[in-house]
Amino acid sequence: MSSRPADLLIARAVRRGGPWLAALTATALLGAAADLMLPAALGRAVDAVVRIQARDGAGPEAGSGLTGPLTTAALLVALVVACDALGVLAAGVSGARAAQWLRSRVVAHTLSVGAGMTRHFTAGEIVTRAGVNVEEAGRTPEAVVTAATLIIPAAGSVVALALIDPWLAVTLVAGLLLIVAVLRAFMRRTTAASGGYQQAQGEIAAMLVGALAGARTITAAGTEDLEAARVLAPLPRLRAHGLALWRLQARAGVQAAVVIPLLEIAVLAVGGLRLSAGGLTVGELLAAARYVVLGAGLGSALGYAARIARARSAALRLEQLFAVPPPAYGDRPLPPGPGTLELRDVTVRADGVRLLSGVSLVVPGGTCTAVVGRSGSGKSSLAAVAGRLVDPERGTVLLDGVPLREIGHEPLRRAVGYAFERPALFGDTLGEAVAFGLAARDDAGKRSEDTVRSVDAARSEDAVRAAAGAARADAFIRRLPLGYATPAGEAPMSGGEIQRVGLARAFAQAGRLLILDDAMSSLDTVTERQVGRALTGSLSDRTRLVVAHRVTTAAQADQVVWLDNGRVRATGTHERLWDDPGYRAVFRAEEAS
Ligand SMILES: Nc1ncnc2c1ncn2[C@@H]1O[C@H](COP(=O)(O)OP(=O)(O)OP(=O)(O)O)[C@@H](O)[C@H]1O
Repeated sequence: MSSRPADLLIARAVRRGGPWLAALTATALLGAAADLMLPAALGRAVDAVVRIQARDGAGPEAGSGLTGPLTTAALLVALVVACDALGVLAAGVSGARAAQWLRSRVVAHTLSVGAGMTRHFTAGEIVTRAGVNVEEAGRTPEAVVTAATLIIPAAGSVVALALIDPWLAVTLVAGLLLIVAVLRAFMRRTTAASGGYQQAQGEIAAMLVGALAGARTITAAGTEDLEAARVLAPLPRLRAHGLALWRLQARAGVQAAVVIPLLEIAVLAVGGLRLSAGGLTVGELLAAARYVVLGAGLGSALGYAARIARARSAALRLEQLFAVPPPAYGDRPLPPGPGTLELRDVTVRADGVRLLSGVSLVVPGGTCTAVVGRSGSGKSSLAAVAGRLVDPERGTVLLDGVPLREIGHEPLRRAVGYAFERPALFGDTLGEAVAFGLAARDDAGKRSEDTVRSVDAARSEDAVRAAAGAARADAFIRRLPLGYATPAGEAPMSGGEIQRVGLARAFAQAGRLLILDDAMSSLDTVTERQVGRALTGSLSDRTRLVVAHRVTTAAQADQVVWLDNGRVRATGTHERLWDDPGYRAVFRAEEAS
């Protein structure tokens, strides 16, 4: 990936500093200008002293002749100090604003891409980029502004020396060219080494997140040490990149430490020669000595160059996240309809693997279709493409005749409700977890006048409880001391109870299409039968697509789609398909597993 998008991202982040960036730039410029004027003021004060000594000795008028130059110098010192203090504040605030902007963009983008993002990056990688790398990229404003303003004293010193004596300026320019060459090489190498360091950091975080997800398995297997070694496997690479960074810094530091005093000595030597030849005054030599120190201060840009280099490689890693496009939604509303789902010659591919091949089927509005097939046959892939959690590579999915790609984000997400095998519960309380996703919605997702589910009603406690009742979650939630107000993270729930809350959320949410992807696998058979009755009873006004492993679920459905190796092997009622030994074998395999 070229570093240009990363540089553009940094430029946009830096601009987020707004007035604080302006304040940072103003204080840096003003401070640099005051720094630049200070040697001349001090030089004038020294020349005034020399003049007075030569003419009058230390008489009473000596003080009055010195007042002007000394006052100027004192004011300039005060200005430098004030600029430094305000500069620190402005740098902090503009950096924080840049980081805040970058972080909001990363988080919003990651969530808008959704599950697609985790196909490209692990959770640990994303978290490292949204945390550490955002901070690194956010430190750019101060580094860029301060490094840029170091050019002012350098250029100003050249001009000032040229005014004092052109030979002094020529000597300084030669030294500065050397310093710039050192800085450029340092910046290039540091950017590369920082990228490697950040990559290794991300890998460690990614593996730690993975290990935490399987913490119970690790404890049960007693492989904690082994796992720690696996998580820390990139450590030698991290160390190598870290050492490379320090070596680069040390080498550039040594180069600067040699070049800068040599440059100062060279300018002073030339100045001394010019003084003895009568081409300079003592005050001018003093001013020249100060100017060369100021000009050579460009060497201190090293620290800022390192920061900019780290920020560039961090921004490059953020750009890689932004390069994953979010799904594009259309702007068509959904016309009223019964919720008929149709797949036309749908092929789904992920990471080069074909998950579904030429699948065509129709689920008539208000009916229930069970999707069965052996493990790995493509059931979850079919469930995902049916509600546009993924897009097909080929073919079209339509809801009430409208291709899913053309439907707007809001109407689509209002129309389709999903429940999964391992639901994630969002919201502060169990009540909110069931109502999750309803708050921002209006009632445009209705299917017809007589089945209007106004969101006000859906949002109401009654609707949440009705959904929880259908999912057989209401009773166990109400038994908890705080009932629906129980904090979701603290509720002691079994796998089956969590699934029931997930089902309740889907029931409350689905406007016209309800997709259950293995969402009842942890329910006992009695509870599953009860939820099954709700699916064919109170929820029968919605179209239902149910990934099923149990015979009872398939038997309750209006039709069954039998998948085999990503293709539809047969469609029909459970009774008709049951005659096929291959179909019966699907359930035997499930029971055996
Ligand atoms: N992102 C992916 N990249 C590559 N292969 C994938 C991806 N997602 C799924 N697969 C593979 O595609 C096949 C179908 O997966 P899918 O999850 O749809 O099957 P399934 O019928 O739901 O299985 P199960 O009943 O075990 O949940 C599997 O072989 C799976 O390994």
